[in-house]
Amino acid sequence: MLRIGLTGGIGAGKSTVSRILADLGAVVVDSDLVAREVVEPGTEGLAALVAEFGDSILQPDGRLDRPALAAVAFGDDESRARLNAVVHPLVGRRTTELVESAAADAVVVQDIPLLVEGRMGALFNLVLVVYVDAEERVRRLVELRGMPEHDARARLAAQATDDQRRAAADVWLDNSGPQGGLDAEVKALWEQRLVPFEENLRTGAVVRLRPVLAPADPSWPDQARRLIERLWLACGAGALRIDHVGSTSVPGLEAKDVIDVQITVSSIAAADALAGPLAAAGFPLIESITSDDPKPDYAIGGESDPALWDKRTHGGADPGRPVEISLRVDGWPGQRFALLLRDWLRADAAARAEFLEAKRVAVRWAAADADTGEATATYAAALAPWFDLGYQRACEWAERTGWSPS
Ligand SMILES: CC(C)(COP(=O)(O)OP(=O)(O)OC[C@H]1O[C@@H](n2cnc3c(N)ncnc32)[C@H](O)[C@@H]1O)[C@@H](O)C(=O)NCCC(=O)NCCS
Ligand SMILES: Nc1ncnc2c1ncn2[C@@H]1O[C@H](COP(=O)(O)OP(=O)(O)OP(=O)(O)O)[C@@H](O)[C@H]1O
Repeated sequence: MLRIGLTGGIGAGKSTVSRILADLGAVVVDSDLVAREVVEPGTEGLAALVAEFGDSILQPDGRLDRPALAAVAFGDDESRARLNAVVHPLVGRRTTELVESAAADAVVVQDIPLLVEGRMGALFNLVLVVYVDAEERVRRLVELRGMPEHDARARLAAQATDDQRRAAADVWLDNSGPQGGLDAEVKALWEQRLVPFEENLRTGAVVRLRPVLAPADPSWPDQARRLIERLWLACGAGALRIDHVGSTSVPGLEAKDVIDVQITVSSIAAADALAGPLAAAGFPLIESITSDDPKPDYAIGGESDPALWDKRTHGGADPGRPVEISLRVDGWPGQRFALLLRDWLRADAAARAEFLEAKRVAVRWAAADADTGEATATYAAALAPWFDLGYQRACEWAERTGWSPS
């Protein structure tokens, strides 16, 4: 099951997007609908609301008077916090039931207005944010939905900012254009990313890219941050630290569009214990290097004891975000080198330029290979001499500057 979080400010077009996705075959769980269901007459939820806010939030027929409760809830932060404390746990419980009842191969889209406010992004394989400028949202709510302007503005003020939503977005859907303007984009997202992502997740397949350099993308660190939040959730106390490493962690450096992350663990056994949880989160094991196995030359680097280079490598199931996740043991040379190389390259412009040149040559070598796996091996082998030398130079730099992993 692939779990997608869909969010956006009030009136941005979440229902519009979730309708398109439902038509394409997604199972949609709408938090606003669930929030209504859990306060139907006769529910524990409605009784709890009355206990909290009194009878004045009921209509004469005993149903919830929504405008009356809205006036209280959007009037001040404290009342809204009390409302949320009653309703959100009930919404969470019912949502879990609905999600668990979906088929194993479903793409489940959870429409959650308060996903960012509730810091829920890492619970999902992917977060989609629908965006429309706040003033345009107010206009749509007032003109198309007949919502009083003061109510629309009060709700806007009770929600996250666009910048906070942008930081949480894996996919940003701009709904500023005309009605129907997102249909083609959402359909392409479904066909090219969500459907293959679900299949990869279910079958344990990973996404591989041929070695090609992409211009530096300033959003790489943000993408890495979201990936790392998901990895923390999967690893829990099994990880000691999780860091963005590799070329995409060095600002301004052209790189393969693959986010490298290092998970530091206490032992190789601890790395192996994480194989299951990582695979379930969409990051299956792709390679184990252990001291008993013959090692490819490029894994040995400048270190004399090959056992110290043991690692586990995991890939990612998301066709829209290739990743490489290395699990290494705390304090072993390979673990330290990943952090050291990043910090040295960040600090030394000449080393960065040399490294880029070595990568360009490696890409040219790899271009002759037809198969992606073969091309990746050629690329790594072509870069190995640079890494051997780089290891020594980075160690000298570490000694000179008193570097230690921050
Ligand atoms: C206050 C209530 C009774 C008002 O009902 P009303 O029918 O007018 O609005 P509805 O529930 O359809 O919500 C419409 C939109 O208001 C915004 N909104 C609703 N509740 C909240 C909240 N607690 N904080 C911020 N925005 C909210 C969301 O953008 C939502 O999509 C109702 O919104 C409610 O019970 N809210 C608490 C539950 C909740 O947080 N729901 C949001 C997702 S779980
Ligand atoms: N591209 C668009 N152009 C103009 N109006 C639109 C567009 N997309 C959606 N709308 C209209 O804007 C309003 C809000 O859209 P929608 O109901 O999809 O938003 P929402 O994010 O689900 O809202 P809520 O936060 O209340 O759940 C609706 O009246 C909808 O018909």
